[in-house]
Amino acid sequence: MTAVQIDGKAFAAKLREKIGEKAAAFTDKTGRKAGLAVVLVGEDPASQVYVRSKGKATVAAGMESFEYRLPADTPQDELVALVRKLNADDAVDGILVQLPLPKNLDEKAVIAEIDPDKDVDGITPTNAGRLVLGMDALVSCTPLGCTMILKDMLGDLSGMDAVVVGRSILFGKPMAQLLLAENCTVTMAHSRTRNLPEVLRRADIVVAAVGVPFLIKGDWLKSGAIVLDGGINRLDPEPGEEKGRIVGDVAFDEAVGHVRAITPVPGGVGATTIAVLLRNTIVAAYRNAGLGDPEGL
Ligand SMILES: Nc1nc(=O)c2c([nH]1)NC[C@@H]1CN(c3ccc(C(=O)N[C@@H](CCC(=O)O)C(=O)O)cc3)C=[N+]21
Repeated sequence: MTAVQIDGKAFAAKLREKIGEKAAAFTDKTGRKAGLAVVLVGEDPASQVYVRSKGKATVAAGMESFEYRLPADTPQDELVALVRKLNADDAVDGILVQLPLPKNLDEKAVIAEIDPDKDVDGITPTNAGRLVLGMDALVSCTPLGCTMILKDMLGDLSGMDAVVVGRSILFGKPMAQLLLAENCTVTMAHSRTRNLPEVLRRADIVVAAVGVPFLIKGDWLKSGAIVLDGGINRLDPEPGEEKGRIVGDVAFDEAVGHVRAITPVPGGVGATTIAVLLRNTIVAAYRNAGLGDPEGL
């Protein structure tokens, strides 16, 4: 059996169409465009991949994009002052501070400054709490995109065995909560997990984001598993390449032969992240303007 390759780009294109309609309706109702502010400090490689395409997609959806690129040695108080300015700015509906921040900055303290109702990454303590408690939360984009893909493909996820590999605040933790809310039996695996192959072999759903290229081998996955690969790893350049290839956490070529479905990298879950970010921005904009939730997103 050869797996279905889940097309993240096509999924994102469908979502972006709906978002474009909601963004236009928002402008009609309020007389302004929904706005997304992105803050990038320093030069993390995964973040560079992200920023490249994000500004363009925001404008294409009929929203406004505000970009702040700060040097790696930006002092804490300067970054906090910027976040507070964006919190107070009525043209800004969503704020995204790219992670990880350079080591000299206190990441948790910066995150805690973001207005939870503009926190389109769902990383503030308030949104993390809302998610766990089953309240209306803004939720991290890649896990939300993964959940949308799974529900689109499978409908009901009740009772399925899901293994999440990685426990980051942007991916693993919210991913596990979302799967739990969909009634999966969730196992969280991470760098200290003993015998990862054995843990993975029982999984109907595998979701990975650990940042280790090809960590998960094909024969660790049961045939029939659905595999969502959130890894974004840049390999060293091969001779003749200028930049190394971007690859995931799963040994795709091995896995594709016997799982039921798998997302490629690139073109898989990463390709949905930006569309979900725009979705979160529009949701935040509607809620904060007192318009309620936009329907159908
Ligand atoms: N606060 C915060 N939130 C994030 O969501 C966040 C972050 N920080 N820091 C960096 C990582 C990385 N990330 C990506 C999102 C989309 C693509 C993406 O568009 N990928 C496409 C294109 C890849 C390419 O251009 O080769 C794909 O996978 O097909 C990549 C990477 C979000 N991140």
